[in-house]
Amino acid sequence: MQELAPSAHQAPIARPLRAAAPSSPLRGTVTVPGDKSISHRALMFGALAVGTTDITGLLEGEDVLRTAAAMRALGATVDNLGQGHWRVAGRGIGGLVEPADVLDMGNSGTAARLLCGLLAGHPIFAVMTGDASLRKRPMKRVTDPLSATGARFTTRAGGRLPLAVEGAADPLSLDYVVPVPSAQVKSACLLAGLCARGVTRVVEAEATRDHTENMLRHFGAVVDVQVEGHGRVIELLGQPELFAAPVVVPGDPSSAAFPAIAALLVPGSEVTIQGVGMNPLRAGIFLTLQEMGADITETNRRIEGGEPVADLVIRASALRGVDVPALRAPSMIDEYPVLSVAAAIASGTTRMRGLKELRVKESDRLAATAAMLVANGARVEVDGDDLIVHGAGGPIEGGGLVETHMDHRIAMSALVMGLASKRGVTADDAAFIETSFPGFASLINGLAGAEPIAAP
Ligand SMILES: O=C(O)C1=C[C@@H](OP(=O)(O)O)[C@@H](O)[C@H](O)C1
Ligand SMILES: C=C(OP(=O)(O)O)C(=O)O
Repeated sequence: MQELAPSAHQAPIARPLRAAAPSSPLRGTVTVPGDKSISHRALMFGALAVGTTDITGLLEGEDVLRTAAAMRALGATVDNLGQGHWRVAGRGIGGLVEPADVLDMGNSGTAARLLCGLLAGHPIFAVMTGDASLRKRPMKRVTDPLSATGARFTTRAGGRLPLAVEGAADPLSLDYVVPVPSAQVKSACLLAGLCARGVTRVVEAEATRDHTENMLRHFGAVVDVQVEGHGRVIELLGQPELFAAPVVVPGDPSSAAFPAIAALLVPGSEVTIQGVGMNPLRAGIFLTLQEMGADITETNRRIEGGEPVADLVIRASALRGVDVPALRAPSMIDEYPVLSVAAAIASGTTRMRGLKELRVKESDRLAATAAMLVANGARVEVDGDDLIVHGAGGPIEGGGLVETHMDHRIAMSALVMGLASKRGVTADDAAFIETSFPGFASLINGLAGAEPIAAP
């Protein structure tokens, strides 16, 4: 497995990248790396199952490699058999062992929060940390509900990492109404529920990505999901036997959004992205782009590994501003930075509503996105939790230096914007792109048949 440096000791050397303009048209057929959410979960469920789980298409980005390392530290055998092909020999529910050292979750909120759920249900002591970005992010949203299992969490002030957990020997099941739309919080409660006796009930007012529920079923757990209004009531029967099951990871729709929007914005482009996950609780970005007038055709829709998948054909399009309702936010929560780039080049105004959760991502993405656009000549307002972008109706000026704040999605958004600007855009640090989309720059450069993205 790739050697991961401890986050706290990562060399503070920024790796700036610049996207030069104008880019030649993007043309060709590509695949994007595996879905990050599904990849984390596949490794965790593999570690909890009895038997050997084969995973294909796993995202080999730093975030997921942190989860792989944590599963090893907790006693699972995790082997990399080839590109994207991993094998996990699990320990069974309740079988994780006490880690000998601190668990370092790097830049990954998903890894840290889901792991809190796993640890809560095991009678072991563990300490968890992360990089400077993750150590700023709120953990109380999981430690509060998980404490009701009997697990004891101690965190740094403000509920931040590092944290220590003493898991419960006989965890109680939870009945919890998730107060924020968060698949991470929901999943942490369900993972703890695997170790508890009786039924764990989790209620969400707004439906969020359901990969945990789908994978629980895939591994043999009994899960009941009822639709209630815009939300869901999920009930999991505790202490099931999870049986190893092969996982085929689809292409990540959140990653696909970057080459897709680049193709829409660079004149003359036509790109096919094969095998993109189209789970309806993830696909809000494509619906929104189509509402903006994007020429995106879905072909070859199929089910792969229990998830809907399609090939997307994307042609450069003149986009117009739209109103994106708050209710759609959970289905495209990670795509707002790059959607705002499309909005800045569209004609008319785009209002993106209800983006409070963007403030607690790898960076404050509401502030970082607005600053990215302003630095490159776009007109933007933040009104409460809404982001309003007044489109230029053509390429924006560019020429700016974007502060990426250890946030991969800000870095990739800045580079996409550069391709479609008049003067190009520089991202101050592109190193964090490795967390979710290894090979991003070479994929875009391959489509361009040139090197618009390069070190400045
Ligand atoms: O469960 C997951 O895999 C994720 C849930 C979302 O976070 P929240 O649960 O904080 O909304 C999302 O932003 C993140 O990239 C991945
Ligand atoms: C928010 C993200 O991830 P995480 O919460 O896992 O750090 C993301 O990938 O955009």
